[in-house]
Amino acid sequence: MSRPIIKEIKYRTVFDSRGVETLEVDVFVDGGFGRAAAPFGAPGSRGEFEAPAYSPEGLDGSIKILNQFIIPSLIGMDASEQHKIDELLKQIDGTPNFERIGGNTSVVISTACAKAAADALNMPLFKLMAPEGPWSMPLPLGNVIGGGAHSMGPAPDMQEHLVVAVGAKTIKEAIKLNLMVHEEVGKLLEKRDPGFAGGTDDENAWTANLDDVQALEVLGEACRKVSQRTGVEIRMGLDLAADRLWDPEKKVYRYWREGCERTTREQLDFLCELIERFNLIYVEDAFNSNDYESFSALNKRCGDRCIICADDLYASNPERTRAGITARSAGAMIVKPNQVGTITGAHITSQLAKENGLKIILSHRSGETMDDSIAHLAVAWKATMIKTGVKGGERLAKLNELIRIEQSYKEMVIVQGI
Ligand SMILES: O=C(O)[C@@H](CO)OP(=O)(O)O
Ligand SMILES: [Mg+2]
Repeated sequence: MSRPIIKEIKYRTVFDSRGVETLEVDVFVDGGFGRAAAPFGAPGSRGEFEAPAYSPEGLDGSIKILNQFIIPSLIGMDASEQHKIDELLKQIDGTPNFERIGGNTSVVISTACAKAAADALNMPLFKLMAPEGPWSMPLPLGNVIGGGAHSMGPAPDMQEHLVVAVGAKTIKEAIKLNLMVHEEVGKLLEKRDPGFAGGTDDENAWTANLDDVQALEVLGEACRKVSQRTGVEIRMGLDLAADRLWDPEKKVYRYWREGCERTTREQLDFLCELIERFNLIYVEDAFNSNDYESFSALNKRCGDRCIICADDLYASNPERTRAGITARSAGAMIVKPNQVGTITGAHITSQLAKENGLKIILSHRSGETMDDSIAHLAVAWKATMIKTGVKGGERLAKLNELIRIEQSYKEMVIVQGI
């Protein structure tokens, strides 16, 4: 088989699910083609330590660098040599965290090259990423009730109230159960609040005039109903995206909707109470992204029964992850390729995490495209879960791709569970 040599690279800007302009790249190789588009975190939710999305001059500045330096250097390279491509992107950038070209710019190139190579070699992307296997199917962690920076108006303070069908045996069943819970929550909200008009947030989670405890009560009722009907256990989780709640001057977490403030100590106690009361299986970004110590304290108190997860704290960055491993700050981490800028970068971080006993969770961004590559990365890197919403075309694009993988590789890719 001939090598997938890069012949041509085309790019354009398209619009993501939030209607924000984003970069899409097409890579043409001998005998193959790959297309990737960049997702985007919400202002106020994007991590302080992740790679900036674009150059300091914005998307236009990134496009200039793409034309002048990146595309000419990539023509003639072998698209299957991921390390070389990603190393070249790092060299062209020349900063520690893609501050010159932007993480979104580099990640679309990195991903489109990988997809083009897989296409030319006639194999699915997950197989190119991990040729020998074993592979595994992640359980989908789905956002059902939203708040924080992803929603408007009076909504819960925490960003995401999540579910995962821990008892599901197949990916299709797991996806279906999350959809059933989503539907059930809509019905419950309609009954409970005459003012509820079916509003949803950036990730198609419901938003409603609730505080976080009320949101968990509604979600818990929906999970119970669906579990009773199907006999499958479904558990709840949270992503607080606590940077947005944190007031660095006053050193408190501000809950606007609930109308209260919590000191770091109170935040810790509050979360431990929620974990007990609602039997939560998952809590992400419970504290601000400079506070390794409080993550560690929560992990020490509740890590045996609840997955304490770092997203903005580690920002998919190997150095920050290493520091967190030393401090035992989390039992799991979120991996978002555009936070670190390349597939190789995301892989290095994932391996580091797994070698040190951390679970990894491949994740979408709140602003998404139809790109389904994170589904393949989750399978290749044996992620415990994939966090990619419940509903909406751009969310289901990843989940439906997992259904296709499950169908084609039944014996080889199985749900491992949590
Ligand atoms: O905080 C998160 O985990 C993500 C995805 O849900 O949000 P954003 O992409 O807005 O940073
Ligand atoms: Mg998060």
